[in-house]
Amino acid sequence: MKLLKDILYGVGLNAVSGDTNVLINQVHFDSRQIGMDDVFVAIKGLQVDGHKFIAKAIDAGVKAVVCEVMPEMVINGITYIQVKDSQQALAVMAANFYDNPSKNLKLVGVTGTNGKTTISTLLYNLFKSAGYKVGLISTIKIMVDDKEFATTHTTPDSLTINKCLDLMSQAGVEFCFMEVSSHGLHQKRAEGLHFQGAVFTNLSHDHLDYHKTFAAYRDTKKLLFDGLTKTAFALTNLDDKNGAVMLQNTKAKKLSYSLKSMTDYRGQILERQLDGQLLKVDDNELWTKLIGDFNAYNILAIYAVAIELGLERLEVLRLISELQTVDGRFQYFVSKNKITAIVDYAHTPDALKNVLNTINTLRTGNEKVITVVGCGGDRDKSKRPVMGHIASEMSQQAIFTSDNPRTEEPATIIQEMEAGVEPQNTRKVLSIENRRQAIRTACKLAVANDIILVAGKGHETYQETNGVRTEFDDFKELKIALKEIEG
Ligand SMILES: CC(=O)N[C@H]1[C@@H](OP(=O)(O)OP(=O)(O)OC[C@H]2O[C@@H](n3ccc(=O)[nH]c3=O)[C@H](O)[C@@H]2O)O[C@H](CO)[C@@H](O)[C@@H]1O[C@H](C)C(=O)N[C@@H](C)C(=O)N[C@H](CCC(=O)O)C(=O)O
Ligand SMILES: Nc1ncnc2c1ncn2[C@@H]1O[C@H](COP(=O)(O)OP(=O)(O)OP(=O)(O)O)[C@@H](O)[C@H]1O
Ligand SMILES: N[C@H](CCC[C@H](N)C(=O)O)C(=O)O
Ligand SMILES: [Mg+2]
Repeated sequence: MKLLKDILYGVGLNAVSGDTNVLINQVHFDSRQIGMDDVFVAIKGLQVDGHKFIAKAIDAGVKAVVCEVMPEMVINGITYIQVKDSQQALAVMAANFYDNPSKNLKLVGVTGTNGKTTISTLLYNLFKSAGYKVGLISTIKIMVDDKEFATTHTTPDSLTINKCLDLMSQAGVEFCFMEVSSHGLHQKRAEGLHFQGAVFTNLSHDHLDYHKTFAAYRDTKKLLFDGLTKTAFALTNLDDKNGAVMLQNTKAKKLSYSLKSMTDYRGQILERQLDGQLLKVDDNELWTKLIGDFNAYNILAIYAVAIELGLERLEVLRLISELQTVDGRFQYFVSKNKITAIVDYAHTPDALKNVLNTINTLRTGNEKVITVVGCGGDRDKSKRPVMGHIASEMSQQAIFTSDNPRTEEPATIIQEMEAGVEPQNTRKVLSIENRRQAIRTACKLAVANDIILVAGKGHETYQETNGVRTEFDDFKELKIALKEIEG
């Protein structure tokens, strides 16, 4: 239990009706989870207005309500707090409620269109193997040192973030690596957190359904850097054309990494193979199992963060060379029939292009690249023709299929992907709605030395249709289908 006035510390209050000197059990923003003596924060959402549920929350026993619009009738004994921005208020209240846990550990946020999970997860693994207690908040999972928790978002709501940071703090965690998505920043899920550092990976086409313009998307990412204090570090990828923009208004120590120009952290690719690549980082050579130019960037970012957080250079290089790939990120195996099967979470045009580029640079002869790919439903529609174009242009065979249709018609999504295929590439495209059938067809079409890329779902273990998630795992499907062919 905590006093409401302490929970509200630092929240800009427009108006107060009632007593703030009351004990509160828990902070909530969802009337379906509310209990006795809680405070309910009403948020205007995209689907519904949380203010509609104030009466329901009061019926359920809340002591206080935080809202942007005061109800016409106030009830005696209930405290009403009017704020300008409920999402922001929620984030500050969440941090206060859990005693600002982000101050008890070194928190590093990673933002950008692609690479957040890879960098955060690898940093978690690296610091674990260096012997530290570490936390992770990522698309795949939340880790409180060795304890794993399931997650629903890349960047969870501010209450969940602070609750997890509190658990980490209690467990003696020293470092936490966290993905900070553009939705998370826009919805102020990470507001009020004390970041020791922030990393920008890259910016390319995604989520324009939500942010509307590319400039708005970029400026949202930049908020992470704008909010840093001068004791933090701000690390950016200078080879991305928006990299320098991120550092424009930050008070933090400005740092950059690049494969192309002289920067604080500079790398070079010396050798590329299917099972790894040789990099030059500073003046040292470094072998990594992670392949692709995009992973060379990820490795440089990891190296820079580890050094900025106080680890010793040579030790960092040694630990990086031992890092394994992240689930669903260029995860591959070679079948008995010598077919290489790759699963990758590429679900943006840029990621798909990068992965196919990497595969194409590794081709040694006439082997076919067969790409199985779909686009998510209820997500940015404008990326569909672009991804259709890339898959058909950069592979010898493309199979368009479903990837979490959600509430949309799978056939319509596929048609939108087909619209991006150039006339000369149409003969290379097959459309098979059922993802299992699509993967099986790819396996049947493959012969020795061919490469199958199944893109878009990576680590996901489900296919979501109309709110129902059915078990589905690209990697397992490939294993089964290729085994069947082996006979
Ligand atoms: C588009 C988006 O981000 N939506 C998020 C948003 O939902 P919303 O605005 O639709 O909320 P709403 O349903 O209108 O409800 C408004 C308010 O009323 C409350 N409510 C609602 C119903 C009720 O009975 N009682 C009640 O109190 C809700 O709890 C909420 O506070 O606020 C919700 C609560 O925090 C989020 O769960 C929800 O994430 C949805 C599920 C989602 O799919 N988000 C994705 C797009 C997302 O955030 N993705 C990024 C990663 C993107 C990337 O790859 O870069 C992420 O960080 O995960
Ligand atoms: N630094 C990078 N630059 C470009 N593409 C990358 C980079 N790192 C990974 N990728 C590609 O993007 C895909 C997604 O990578 P990852 O999961 O690390 O990104 P993310 O930013 O966490 O994505 P999400 O927005 O879904 O959380 C990978 O499977 C790979 O194809
Ligand atoms: N974080 C991304 C993941 C997309 C993964 C893809 N498999 C899909 O379902 O569209 C999103 O929620 O937009
Ligand atoms: Mg992620």
